[in-house]
Amino acid sequence: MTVPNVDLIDGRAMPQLGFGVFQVPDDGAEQAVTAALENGYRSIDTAAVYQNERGTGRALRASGVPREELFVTTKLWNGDHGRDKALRAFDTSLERLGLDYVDLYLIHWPMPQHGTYLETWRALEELRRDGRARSIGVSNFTVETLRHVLDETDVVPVLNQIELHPYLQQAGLRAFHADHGIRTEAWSPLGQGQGLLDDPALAEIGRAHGRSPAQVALRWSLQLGNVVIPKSVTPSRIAENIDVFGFELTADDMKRIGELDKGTRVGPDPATFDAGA
Ligand SMILES: NC(=O)C1=CN([C@@H]2O[C@H](COP(=O)(O)OP(=O)(O)OC[C@H]3O[C@@H](n4cnc5c(N)ncnc54)[C@H](OP(=O)(O)O)[C@@H]3O)[C@@H](O)[C@H]2O)C=CC1
Ligand SMILES: O=C(O)C(=O)[C@@H](O)[C@H](O)C(=O)CO
Repeated sequence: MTVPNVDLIDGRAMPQLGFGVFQVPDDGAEQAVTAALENGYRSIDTAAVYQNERGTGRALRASGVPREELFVTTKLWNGDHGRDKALRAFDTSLERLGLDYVDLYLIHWPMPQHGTYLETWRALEELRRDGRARSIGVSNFTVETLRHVLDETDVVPVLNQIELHPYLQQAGLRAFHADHGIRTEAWSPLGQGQGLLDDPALAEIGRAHGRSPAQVALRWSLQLGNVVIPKSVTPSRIAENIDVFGFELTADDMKRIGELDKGTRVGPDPATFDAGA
């Protein structure tokens, strides 16, 4: 299975579908990432706070996949805002991963209450200049916090990784990203496997295409142009979730899924989230 790349505003590119490892213990991450790589995933999304950068790194290094074919993302946690802490946190992540560089480094949450994310962003600009973070981006930024970065700093984030699935479609933020050349990356694209995958509309559309509700949810997001990073530790689902490039949802399917938006989150609200600072 080969995943197409999408272009990024900094001239680089990344796979449109990757593999997430939130809530996977370190040893489990080694197994899951190994299975993902065997199934054709090349983009892996971890974070310092997931406490599985070591296991992820072990799997990447043991896989035999050439480094230049991999796309590795990790993220700066909330207690590491500010220039010096950010640079140290990055070094620690790189050491845990056992890599010389990451393909993408993200600020995990803006935590606007603390007023430090611009300073942190400028530290990421330094990491990009010295080549150890090939691309830099953000996660859980709102229009307001993104606008601040665009107005006050030099480098446009290549993407904003946000909660996005059929029950939380984020039309306003997606439009803002599109206006500024920022990619939208969808976290919890399966709604964390909770109620969303029991939705009768996703099941019915899936039946028409011979696909599962999870495949329909991923396909919908891909057809909107998003990057998606589904997580699974189940081998059959790891294979199922990457098998989403051989069918196309119709305009009617897309419209029907568009009507499922409830604005409901499975994760925290970025405007108020303050954990770990
Ligand atoms: N930047 C941020 O703040 C955040 C980033 N993320 C990133 O996004 C990734 C994905 O989001 P995540 O929250 O993990 O949730 P997902 O939406 O990817 O859902 C994962 C859940 O769905 C189940 N599942 C996976 N595939 C299928 C399938 N085909 N059929 C039925 N159930 C399935 C999994 O079970 P099982 O594993 O048991 O198979 C798991 O319980 C994370 O792993 C992380 O990398 C996530 C949250 C926040
Ligand atoms: O998974 C992530 O990347 C997150 O930041 C969140 O899950 C967050 O840590 C959270 O949900 C805490 O309750």
